[in-house]
Amino acid sequence: MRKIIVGSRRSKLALTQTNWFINELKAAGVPFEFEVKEIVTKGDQILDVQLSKVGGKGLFVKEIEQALFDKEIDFAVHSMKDMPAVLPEGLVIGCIPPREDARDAFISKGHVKFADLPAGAVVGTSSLRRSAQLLTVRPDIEIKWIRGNVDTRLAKLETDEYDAIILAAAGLKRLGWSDEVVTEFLPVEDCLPAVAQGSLGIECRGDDTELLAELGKLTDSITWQEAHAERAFLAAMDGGCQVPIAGYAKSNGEEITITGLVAAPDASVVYKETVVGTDAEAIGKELAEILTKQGAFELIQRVKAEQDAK
Ligand SMILES: NCc1[nH]cc(CCC(=O)O)c1CC(=O)O
Repeated sequence: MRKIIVGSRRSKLALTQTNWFINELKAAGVPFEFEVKEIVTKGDQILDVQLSKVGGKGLFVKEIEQALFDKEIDFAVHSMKDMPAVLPEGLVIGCIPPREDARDAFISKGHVKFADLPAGAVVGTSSLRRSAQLLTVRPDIEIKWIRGNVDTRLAKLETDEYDAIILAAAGLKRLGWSDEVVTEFLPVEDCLPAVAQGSLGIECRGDDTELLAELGKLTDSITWQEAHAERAFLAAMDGGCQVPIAGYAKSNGEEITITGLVAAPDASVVYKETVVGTDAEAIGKELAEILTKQGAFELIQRVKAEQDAK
């Protein structure tokens, strides 16, 4: 029986997701054995700097992709929102399992709702996308950068530094945190999720047909459509994590509705549009074209240039 080596980042979330997926494969009766190999990525080593300042696409995936090319590993389970919009030649997404909750979770001291936060309340996030959208609704709050994995951030909320934090619901749920830690799940209308948030992407070599045949069986077609629409949008906008950009698609199996958002970091400008269609790639691109015409692409280039100059 072929032994499949599965590459994973070392974080608790990465290992949990990796083991979850391996168990799904086992439950589906695939004819392989599995071994997990931990890989340390650049993103894991940079803990004290704001990610948007580090820049560079795929901070969490580069070393893993090299290990795939070198055949040290056979596949890797990524949070799809951490994956660059375009994969290197030779690697493919061999499976997209069913999506977890795509929303952002708001967690505050004493479970004070977001709308009820007092002026000047400090909200911890390291995401420009989240901060720009929160500031749109509540320009009177203060955003303070926070880094570290889910457990670290929840621990930081206990200190005096923060009144609330925002985390992806998917990460919390996969790690087994009960909904009780969450004060409220922010509706996608108020805080549009990151492209592919809540989705996993299984990356492998494009020529590993034996593995691809098995992985493909676990793909969820609805999630596949949503992820492809969102990623087509991101690719066309030339986004990345230096700029507030969000994209969220919902498919009913036939029709896909996608909403995209591009904003200035201080939320002084916000572009947001919705497109409906049946072809995932096409509507992602169409959405990008509409926002580009309004000035969103220019805004992205300007914000990136400003970030790079810092
Ligand atoms: N940015 C890091 C990251 N990458 C994926 C998740 C959570 C799981 C997911 O969105 O699929 C997180 C944590 C977070 O944003 O709170």
